[in-house]
Amino acid sequence: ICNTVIPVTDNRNSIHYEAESPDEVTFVIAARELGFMLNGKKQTSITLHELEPIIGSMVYRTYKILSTLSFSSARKRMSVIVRTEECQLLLFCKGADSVIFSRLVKDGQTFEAATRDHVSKYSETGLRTMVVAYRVLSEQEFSVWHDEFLNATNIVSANREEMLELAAEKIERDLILLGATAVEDRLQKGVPDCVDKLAQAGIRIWVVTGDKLETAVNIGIASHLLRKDMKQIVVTLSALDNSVFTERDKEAHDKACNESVTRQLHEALNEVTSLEKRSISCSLVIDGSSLVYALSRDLEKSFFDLASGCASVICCRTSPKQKALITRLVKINTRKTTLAVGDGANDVGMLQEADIGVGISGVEGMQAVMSSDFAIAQFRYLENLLLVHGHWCYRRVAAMICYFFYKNITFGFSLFCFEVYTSFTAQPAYNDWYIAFYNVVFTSLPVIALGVFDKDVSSLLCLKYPMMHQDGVQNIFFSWPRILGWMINGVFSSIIIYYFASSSILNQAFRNDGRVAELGILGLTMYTCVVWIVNCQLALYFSYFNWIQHLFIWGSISLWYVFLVIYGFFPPVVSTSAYRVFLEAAAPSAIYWIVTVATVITALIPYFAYKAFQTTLYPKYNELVQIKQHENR
Ligand SMILES: Nc1ncnc2c1ncn2[C@@H]1O[C@H](COP(=O)(O)OP(=O)(O)OP(=O)(O)O)[C@@H](O)[C@H]1O
Ligand SMILES: [Mg+2]
Repeated sequence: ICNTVIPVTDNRNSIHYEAESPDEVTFVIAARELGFMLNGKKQTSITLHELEPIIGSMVYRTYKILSTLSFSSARKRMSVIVRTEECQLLLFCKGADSVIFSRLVKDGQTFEAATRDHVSKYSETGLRTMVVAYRVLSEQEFSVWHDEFLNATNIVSANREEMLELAAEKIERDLILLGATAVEDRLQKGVPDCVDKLAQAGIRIWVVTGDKLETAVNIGIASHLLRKDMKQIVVTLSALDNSVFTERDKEAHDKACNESVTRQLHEALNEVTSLEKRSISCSLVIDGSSLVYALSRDLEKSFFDLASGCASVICCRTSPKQKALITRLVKINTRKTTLAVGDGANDVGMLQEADIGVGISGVEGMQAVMSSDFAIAQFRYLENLLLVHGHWCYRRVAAMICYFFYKNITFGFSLFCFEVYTSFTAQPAYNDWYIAFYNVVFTSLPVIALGVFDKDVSSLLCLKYPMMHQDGVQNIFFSWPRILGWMINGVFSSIIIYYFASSSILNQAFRNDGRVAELGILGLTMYTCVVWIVNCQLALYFSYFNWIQHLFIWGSISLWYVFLVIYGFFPPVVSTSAYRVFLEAAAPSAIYWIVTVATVITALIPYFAYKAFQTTLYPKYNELVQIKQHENR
C-alpha cells in the first residue's frame, strides 16, 4: 500500500487508478483470487477511510510459498509457486508484457487483446507496466520439477545460471492471463536539462533500456532526447506475425526475422541519407528482438552506420548482454571514449564494457555502483562530473604530465651540458644530495598543487559554456605538439642555465681575493637556477592561485636555501663539495645573485612570449572564456 499510483487489475480486466490525494492508496490485487469490488461498482480511487471496512470484512487467506524463481533481466520475469489453503498448487508469474504474452496457453488468452490495449495505453503515458499470469500445477509435475530446480540451485559450476534458466523455462509456460499493472517511474530531477547540456557539449547520447518501446519513447521525449522536429525511425519485429510459425519452425522464424530486420535497416539507412541532405535530423528507436539480429556479424555494420547517422538512439527491451554488446559496438567502431551510466544490476555488463562506467546509487541496489568507476547519487550530477570536474581534471593531468617532462629535462639536460664540458668524464655537476632531493623536496609540492587545485575557469562558466568539454574530446591539452613544446622548453632552459652560469662564473675572479670559482660553486649556481626556473615556470602556468599554491612554490624555493645552509654545516666528510659553500662563497658574492636573476628571466622568456602571442592571436576556447570571466569581474 502506498500513495502514488493505483494500478489495480480487476477481474481479468485492467483498470488504471490514479491517486489524487495522499490518503488515497495503492492496492494491487490479483482480483480473481480476492474478488475486490467497492459497493458493487468499479471505483477510480479509494480512500483509506473507505478501505478500512473492506479490509475488515475481507477474508484473509494464507498462501505457502514453495519456491521462488527470482527475477532476471534476461528472462524479464519472476514467479512464485504457492500452495493455497485448499492444497492447490499455483504458479504466479509477473513480468514484461512481451514475455508473458508469448507464454500463454490457448485458453488463457481470453483477455489478451484487452490487456494489450491497456498495457500500450499505460506505456504511452510513460508508466512502467507489468503483466501478471498464473497457472495451476499438479503435485506430480511440481515434485519432478522441484527436484530439478533444487539440483540447479545447488550446483556449483559455471553453467548454474543456464540450468536455472532452463528449469524456469520448463515451468513458466502455459500461463493464464490475469491482467496488468502499471507504476509511475518518474524521471529524476534535472534529467532533461542535463541531457541538453551534454548534447551541447558535443556528447552523443544513446539510451539503452530494458523498458517497453512506448515507455522508452515517452521517456525519450520527456528527457529532450527525442524532439518534435526529428524524424523518428522505428525498427521493430512486432509487426511480424509469429503465429504462422510453430515451435518447430525456429529456423524459418529466424530467417524471416533476419530478413525483416535487414530490410528495415537498409530502408532506414536510405531514408536517413536522404533526410541528411535536407538537414532534417532523425532518431532511431530499435527493440531488443530486432537487436538480436542487428547485432549479428552481418548486420552490425549497417546498424552502426544507421545509428551513427541519427541524432538520438533509443534501444529498448534490451537484455543486460545486449547493453554490453551495444557499448562494445560503439567503442570498437568509433574508437572514441565511451561512458555508460546505469543504476541497476542489469547495467553491470555495460558499465564494465564502457571505457568509463558511472553507477547511480539509489533504489535499485548497489550492484551498479560496485562495478563502476565513478558513483553518483543522481543522473543530473553527470553534468558536473563531465563538464566541470572532467574539464578541470583533464587539464590538470595533461599539464602535470607535460610539466613533469619539462622539469626533469631542465634538470637532466643541464647535467648533460656539463658532461659535454668535461668531455664525458662522468664528473657530476651537482652534489649527490642535490640530485636525490630534486624530485622529492624542491619541486614536488608545487606539482601536487597543480594536479589538485589548478582551474582555468570557474565551475559556473564550465556549465555555461559546455563546448569547453570538446577540449578533452579533441585532446587539445595533451597533443604531441604540446608535449614536444614542453620538452623543447626544458632543453632551452637547461642550455641557458649551463651557458649563463659557466660563462659568468668560471672565467673570472669570483672571490674578493681574486680566486676563481671551483666546481662546487658552479654546481650550486646552476642548481639554484634550476630550482628557481622550474618553480617560476609553474607559477607562470597556474591560472588560479590560493595561499596553498603560493606556499608550495615560494616555500620550495626557500627550502633550497635552508637546505644549503644546514647541509653546509655538516662536516666535509658528509657535505663534500657543499661544505659551507653557500654562506662563505656564494651568498656574499654579488655575481651569484645577478646570474640567478638573469638566468631565471631569460629562461622564462620563451614560454612567456609564446603564451602572449598565442592567447592574443589564436586563443583557445577556454582562454576566450577566461577573458570573458575576467571582463565580467
Ligand atoms: N521484479 C520484477 N519482476 C517481474 N518483472 C520485472 C521486474 N522488474 C522488471 N520487470 C520487467 O522486466 C522488464 C525488464 O527489466 P530490466 O530491469 O531489465 O529493465 P528496466 O528496469 O525496465 O529498464 P532499465 O534498463 O532502464 O533499468 C521490465 O520492463 C519489467 O517489465
Ligand atoms: Mg532497471
